[in-house]
Amino acid sequence: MWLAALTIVVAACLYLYFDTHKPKKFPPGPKWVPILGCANEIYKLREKTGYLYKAVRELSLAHSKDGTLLGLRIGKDRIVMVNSLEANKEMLLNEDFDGRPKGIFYQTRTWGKRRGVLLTDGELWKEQRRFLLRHLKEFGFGRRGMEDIARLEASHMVHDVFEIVGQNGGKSAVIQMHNFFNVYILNTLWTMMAGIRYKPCDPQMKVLQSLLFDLFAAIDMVGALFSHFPILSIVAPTLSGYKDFVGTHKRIWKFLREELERHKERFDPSQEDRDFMDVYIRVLKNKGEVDTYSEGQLVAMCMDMFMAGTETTSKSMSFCFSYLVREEAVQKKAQEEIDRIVGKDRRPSLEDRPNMPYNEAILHECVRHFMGRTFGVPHRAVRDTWLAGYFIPEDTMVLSNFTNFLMDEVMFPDPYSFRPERFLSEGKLSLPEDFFPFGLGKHRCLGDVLGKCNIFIFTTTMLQRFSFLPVPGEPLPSLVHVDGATPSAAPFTALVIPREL
Ligand code: HEM
Repeated sequence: MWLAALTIVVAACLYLYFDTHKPKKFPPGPKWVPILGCANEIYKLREKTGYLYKAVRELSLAHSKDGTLLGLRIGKDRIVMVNSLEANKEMLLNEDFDGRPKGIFYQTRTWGKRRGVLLTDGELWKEQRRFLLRHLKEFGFGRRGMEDIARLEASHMVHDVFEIVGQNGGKSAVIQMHNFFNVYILNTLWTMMAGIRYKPCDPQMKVLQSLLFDLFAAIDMVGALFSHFPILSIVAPTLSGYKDFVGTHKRIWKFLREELERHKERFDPSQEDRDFMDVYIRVLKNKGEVDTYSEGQLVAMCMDMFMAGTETTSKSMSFCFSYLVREEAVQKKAQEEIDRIVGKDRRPSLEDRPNMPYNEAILHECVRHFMGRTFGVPHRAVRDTWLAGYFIPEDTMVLSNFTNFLMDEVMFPDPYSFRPERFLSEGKLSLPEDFFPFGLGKHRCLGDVLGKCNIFIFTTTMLQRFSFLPVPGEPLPSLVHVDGATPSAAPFTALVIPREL
């Protein structure tokens, strides 16, 4: 009896002792305490600074001599923050880092199995990414049809703004801008995926928006409390966020499943496919659920496209407009170029892009402001490997710290100001070689063409028709952004005035 107790105590002590040991040559970082790792330190710094990226910066300054990498452990998860530009290029282009994290968090979001395209790896990811890209093209993705969809949405947006202005006496209106673009961006994607567009006031759109809001509120780029400490999902499901996480995912699952059922009911094999869901249903009808193809996978892909494609674009745009309201001179230059190249009798199109370097530069500056305040999608080392001279054990989560290079003072002087000119040289667009806000390598963003198309069309169409000014008597839009899984511009309003054309 005594011997058994002693053995348990010794085993526990040994476990706790080894639990604080870092692998040899692991990137520098704070000390690990048993079970927690350095969770407490990160949590406190995040509370103090208000932002995850600031907490990472403070820890990097304190622990990492050259600042290249920062090695952390939160609960069971080893996490490496990749700070420098060179190390990021090395990491993103090395197949040893082509994994996505595994574990309860990544399985629960797709109903117990790893599915989808955003947070998967291996054969499933390769095959489904290829399939998605190939077939979305049939519905315009990366082609002319994509532009038509974006232009249609932009004209709905203009119409809706005129309506608000009309209700307000016809001269101007004060409009909440920070989430104004969400609906229209969502529509461009959902049109291709499921052939559906919603009006902003549509109850289904409201459901979808609130679902996406909850989805993002429940996570951040390094996971959630229950993913680092899985035991909490059983002993403290509410406190650890597990219950809400499951609840939100059940609701989105239901929403997408219902749409899938409607598609299946009206599916006619003799008719041409109308959207991506139809294509996928055809494959399932012809072959059944084989290999990586299943209804669950289709639903997971739809969810991933929402997560990866909507917030990124609409939040980039809200950063853009928060700056445009502050910087009237930038807005005027953009409008001058639009008036000169597009005029007033037609709407901007993608063909105008090469002739509109200033507006094109605005698009890149707005993506820089968005990605420059966040981390990339997490990667995972698929085997023991090395990065920037440090040892990275298999299954370590590895995260690109985009803030470090997109907000770097040397690459982008005065980085927090909005200066499209930084992307221009002798009046032409000139992007730095090392500017990759959409990532690099095999996991590079698959929606960058759509993202850029939407931002260009939406921004130029809005600026062609309206000016966005500070609301008299109210403070300018704040430059202090809101932290989260993806960063948001702080809520702001603009005085929107139709332009005399
Ligand atoms: C301003 C807009 C956008 C930005 C800044 C952006 C940025 C990124 C970044 C940095 C990654 C991670 C790359 C990596 O893991 O190494 C990514 C991945 C991804 N993005 Fe985007 N994105 C945008 C728009 C979109 C859109 C519109 C879609 C969908 C149509 C989309 C779909 C995806 C998907 C599916 C992935 C995962 C790719 C993979 O793992 O193979 N993104 N994006």
